[in-house]
Amino acid sequence: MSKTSLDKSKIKFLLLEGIHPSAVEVLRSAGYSQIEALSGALPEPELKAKLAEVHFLGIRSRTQLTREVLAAAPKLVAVGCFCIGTNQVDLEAAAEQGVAVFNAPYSNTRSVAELVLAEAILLLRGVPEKNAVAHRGGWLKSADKSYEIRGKTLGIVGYGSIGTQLSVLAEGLGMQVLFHDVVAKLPLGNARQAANLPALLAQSDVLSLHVPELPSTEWLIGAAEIAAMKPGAVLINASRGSVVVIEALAEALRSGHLLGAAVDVFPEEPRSNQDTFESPLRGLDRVILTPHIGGSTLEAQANIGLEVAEKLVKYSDNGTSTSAVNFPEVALPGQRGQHRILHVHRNVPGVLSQINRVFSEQEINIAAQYLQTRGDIGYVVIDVDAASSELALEQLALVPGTLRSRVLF
Ligand SMILES: NC(=O)c1ccc[n+]([C@@H]2O[C@H](COP(=O)([O-])OP(=O)(O)OC[C@H]3O[C@@H](n4cnc5c(N)ncnc54)[C@H](O)[C@@H]3O)[C@@H](O)[C@H]2O)c1
Ligand SMILES: O=C(O)[C@H](O)COP(=O)(O)O
Repeated sequence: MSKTSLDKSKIKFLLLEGIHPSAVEVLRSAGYSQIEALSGALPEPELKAKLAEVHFLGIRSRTQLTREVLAAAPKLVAVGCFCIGTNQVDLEAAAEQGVAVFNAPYSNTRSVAELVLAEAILLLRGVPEKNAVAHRGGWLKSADKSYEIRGKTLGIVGYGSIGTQLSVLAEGLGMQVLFHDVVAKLPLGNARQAANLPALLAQSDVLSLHVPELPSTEWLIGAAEIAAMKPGAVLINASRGSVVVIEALAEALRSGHLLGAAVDVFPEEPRSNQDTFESPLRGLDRVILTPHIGGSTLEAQANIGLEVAEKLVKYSDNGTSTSAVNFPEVALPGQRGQHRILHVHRNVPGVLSQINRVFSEQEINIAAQYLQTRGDIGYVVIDVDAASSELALEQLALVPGTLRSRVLF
């Protein structure tokens, strides 16, 4: 057997941020034993130190994988984001390092939609304030500014996986649904796409945000947008903390322009449950504050654990990169007795011909070859006879433009 393929017992997994044990079960049953699972995120120096030896990393939304942090991970093969968002990872830097990044795009969407709908009901009834007053010994029995959700207009910004589920659930409760998205979307049920964001703001009784963190969504909802909302409307943000100017929201709540708000995500979030949460929204009775738990249900977390761990196992075991978010996607069959060379390279003219020249010059027979490119990255997978894999890998590593190569058997 070739000495170049890493034995499973030597492959190290580091799982951070309390990833569900279902992930560990998947990894163990696939034959991996070196799995370190920690309940929180790590401070950057500690993270860098650990990453020196890690092959596969599992994170959630908290861990920031910057270019600098990734540079401290020379052995890293893939990252699993055990969540939807991948904004915490410098995806370009990861790809340039030949590191594939995976996520779980659907498993927690229902959990978010359910939470938002519950919050919409509570906010329109003024429950957060009545609850806070009762906790202080007061009694706010009144129908003033308390409304049914039936017949109200829900405005959804971002009509993707979560926005569409919310749309269907809200219609079930008799809401009218309007949405705004940067792309034309098929409206579900009786939902309608608003002409633009200002039109949505002007008509919504409940405005709920479901956009990803992107340069174009940063501070999407600021003072001007909040001022353009209907007086007495409520705002719900379970997307990302960078989408809403939090001081502007606090001001609109203090002035009474907005009836209430529910916020799950913040520009600055504590690293762990031991750290203090600071926000201008603290102490405002008409706000529901939740600690980024939109996707934190046992059902969602168990499913995410399975889904992402399976993607990491497939990529580790046979090179399949289907559904990677930064990397060419290749669905591969089993190796059928051969050794499999995986070669990640810069997608520039001439690399593939140089790779093939290696095989012809060294007289190595290619049993199968798969190629896919994505942006600046090329991923070629070549099945060869067992006896030739060590030589092939050695030679391929010398091809200019090579980012990473490994062999599987
Ligand atoms: N609070 C939580 O725990 C939690 C849980 C899951 C997801 N999230 C966040 O919710 C986000 C949305 O999740 P999803 O699964 O629905 O994503 P998605 O990618 O399926 O949908 C996002 C939608 O937003 C649209 N969009 C992008 N930019 C926009 C803009 N400027 N204006 C209007 N629409 C725009 C896209 O076209 C897309 O339709 C995630 O990216 C994540 O950040 C938070
Ligand atoms: O992107 C997501 O799926 C959510 O923000 C959930 O993140 P979490 O796994 O850190 O709760």
